[in-house]
Parts: sequence; C-alpha cells; structure tokens
Amino acid sequence: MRGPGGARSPLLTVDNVTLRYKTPSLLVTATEDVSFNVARSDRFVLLGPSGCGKSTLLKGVGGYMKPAAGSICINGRPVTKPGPDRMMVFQEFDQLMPWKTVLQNVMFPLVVARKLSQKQASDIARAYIDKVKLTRAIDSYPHTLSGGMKQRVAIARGMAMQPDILLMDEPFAALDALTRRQMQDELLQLWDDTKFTVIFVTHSIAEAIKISNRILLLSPHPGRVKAEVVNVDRASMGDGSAADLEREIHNLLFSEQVRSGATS
Ligand SMILES: Nc1ncnc2c1ncn2[C@@H]1O[C@H](COP(=O)(O)OP(=O)(O)OP(=O)(O)O)[C@@H](O)[C@H]1O
Repeated sequence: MRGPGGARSPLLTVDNVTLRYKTPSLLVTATEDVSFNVARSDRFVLLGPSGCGKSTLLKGVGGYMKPAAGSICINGRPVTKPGPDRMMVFQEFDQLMPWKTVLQNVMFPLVVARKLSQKQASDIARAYIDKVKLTRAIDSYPHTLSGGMKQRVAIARGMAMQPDILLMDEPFAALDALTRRQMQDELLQLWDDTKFTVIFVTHSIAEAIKISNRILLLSPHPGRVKAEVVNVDRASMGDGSAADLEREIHNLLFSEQVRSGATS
C-alpha cells in the first residue's frame, strides 16, 4: 500500500501510546508516549531491559489492553479488541492445549475463528506443520514434545491463521542456547518463504540483530523510545560489523537519551 507521496503506508501505527495497569493499590505506568510504525513484511523487534513494557506493548497491539493515552491502528482502523489478524506466540511451553494433538492444536483457531471446515482447516494446518518441520509429530500430544517442538507448533498455529501481524513475546527465551539459535534460523527461513510481518520481543541484543530488519530500543521502566535502528541486515553483515552494532545498541540502551513521541 502506498500513500499520496509514494511512501508505503504502515500496516500498524502506534502513536504516543501510554499503557497503564490499575491494581487496587497502585497505578503502574508500563510504557509512556511510545510511537512506532510497522510496515508489511517488517521483522520489527522491541528491545529493552526487563520491565520496560515490551510485553505490555505487545498486549496493546494484540488488543488485550486499551491505551491510557494515544492510539494503536492496524490497516488504518483502531485496535479495540483481540482479533485473528494479530496472532500471539508466547514464551511459555504450556500455550498448547494438552488434550489435543499437534494437528488439532493448529487446526483449532482455523475452525473456531476462521470458521473453516474440518477438511479446509486440516489441509492448511498440515501445510504449516510441514513448514515448521513437524510432519512426523503431527499426531503427537504436547507432553511428548521438546520445548523447541512445542514452540514450532505455536508458530505453525499462529502462521496458519495468516494474520496481518504475528506477535512473538520472547518465543525462544526458555530454550537452550543451541535450540534457540536453530529456531532463529528456522524463523528466518520461514520469513524468506512467506515474508510475514512480525513484531518480536526480546531482551537479547544479539537475537534482535539476527532476527530483525528494524529494532526499537526502549528505556527502563516506564518504557519510552530511546532510538530506532533501521535497515538491519545480519545476513550481509560480517561478525565484526555485528559486534560493532551490538556495542552501539548496548551504549544507546544505557544512555540517558529518549526520543520524542512523534512517529519517525
Ligand atoms: N498485570 C500487571 N499488573 C500490574 N503491573 C504489571 C502487570 N504486568 C506487568 N506489570 C508491570 O508493568 C511493567 C512492564 O512489564 P512488562 O512485562 O510489559 O515488561 P517487559 O519489558 O516485557 O519485561 P520482561 O522482559 O521481564 O518480560 C513492569 O513494571 C511490570 O511490573
């Protein structure tokens, strides 16, 4: 989609958004005056220290939380509630239904939310289970799968819905280092294949550089935008340049500066 000036109009806009939690005794401001936009096929990473509100921002985009100030729009329409256009993948391994097989887990939202027939849902689910290399485990139950395999099922389930944006909340954080690297590689292969749009939350700078084409750096609690790193391309970067970028991002994250609320 292109705007009047020929510029590509964003798929998602987050404008001056503040998100707060109200508890009986406290009002917690998780993120303050945050602005960014995501274009189709972006691999957009939210990066920042623990507690800066990355998961909260994802919940806002997912429609699970209403901004206390500012607006979140997808395809030009305000986000008011969760929807199948924004599928979430979480860190936890228990996000699958334990009483359903891999195939049934991936089919479930296709039948319930997309209202597809069993046959249509099964065909689509099988194709995505194949893409995440789980065909041999298609009739297995989650408790028989490794952590990495469970995350692959969750990714297949999210992607099978063909959402406008896949929202991934530290999906590989609970995996061992080797599996984590392998999952990052597989995610990039999937992206090469389908060019899906993803917002990916992490607090690993190296993971952000590997996964993304754009990285939004957030300050410690309450999260505000520190800077945005654009045109990240780890594949064409040597190890030296990646290490330099990692150092630069580290310095930016720990600097005092914050960016003004306006979308760049
Ligand atoms: N349900 C809740 N009720 C009250 N406060 C909350 C709730 N969830 C999160 N918070 C607070 O909001 C702030 C942001 O939390 P959030 O989980 O979004 O951060 P994060 O950057 O994703 O952290 P992490 O990297 O540790 O997962 C924190 O101060 C947290 O304590």
